[in-house]
Amino acid sequence: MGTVLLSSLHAYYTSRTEATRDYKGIPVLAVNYKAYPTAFGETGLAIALTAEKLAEEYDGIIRFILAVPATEIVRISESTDKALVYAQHADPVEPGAHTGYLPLEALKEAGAKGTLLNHSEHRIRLSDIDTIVRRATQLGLETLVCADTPTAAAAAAILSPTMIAVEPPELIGTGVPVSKAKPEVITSTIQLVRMVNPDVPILAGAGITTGEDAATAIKLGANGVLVASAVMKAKDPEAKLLELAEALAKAAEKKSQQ
Ligand SMILES: O=C[C@H](O)COP(=O)(O)O
Repeated sequence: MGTVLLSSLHAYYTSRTEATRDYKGIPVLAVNYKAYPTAFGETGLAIALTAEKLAEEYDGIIRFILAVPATEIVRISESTDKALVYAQHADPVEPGAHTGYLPLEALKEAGAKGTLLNHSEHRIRLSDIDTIVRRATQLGLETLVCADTPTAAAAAAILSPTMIAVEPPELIGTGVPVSKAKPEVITSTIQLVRMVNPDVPILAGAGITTGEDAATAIKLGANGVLVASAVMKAKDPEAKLLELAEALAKAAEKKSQQ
């Protein structure tokens, strides 16, 4: 790719992402609540309070993101600050006659700081991702776009979201970690995404269960992890969050010394 094209792409990314937070160098621990029974009401809030406590302890070391059900955004965002509350999905519509849809403005008003998009369990069209990412950036909301393959991740990265997550669908919820079972998915994603977007943080997800799984993702070059069942189905979610946070922090520190 020519230098001129690369520098114009870089300027384009900078203009599209300037409204969002700087994630450079700080590993991300993103927890997708999905619609697990623990995601709602008091149990969902208790997990968020634990994450908030850890986010304060690990301020500047780990960034915590909680992608919570739309029904929980108000409750959880009122009780958190350092742990950022995301929606799990947004629709490409403005407030108006759209029954059952989730406009970005409504998510922002409810207290969300960003939204997950295109999760394997809630896929949307590339053109809709483009619209939502652009509008979210204008509204000062972050976007974490999921992709099922390295090439899909690169396609999404061109749209300049705040972050990308790659997750092979066949490993989601299995407890078999992508970082060990399919490390090439992470390394190829990094390679392809970096060809089109030099800065976007890349998370790895699917089956990440232990601190070691998360640390391996960082070793492979990921900027963080996207987890769900390991936390939401844990007997002790606090212990699990702590295990993941400690491992990510150690792995990132080791990496920075190399
Ligand atoms: O959004 C999270 C992913 O789908 C990973 O789910 P999992 O950690 O249960 O495998």
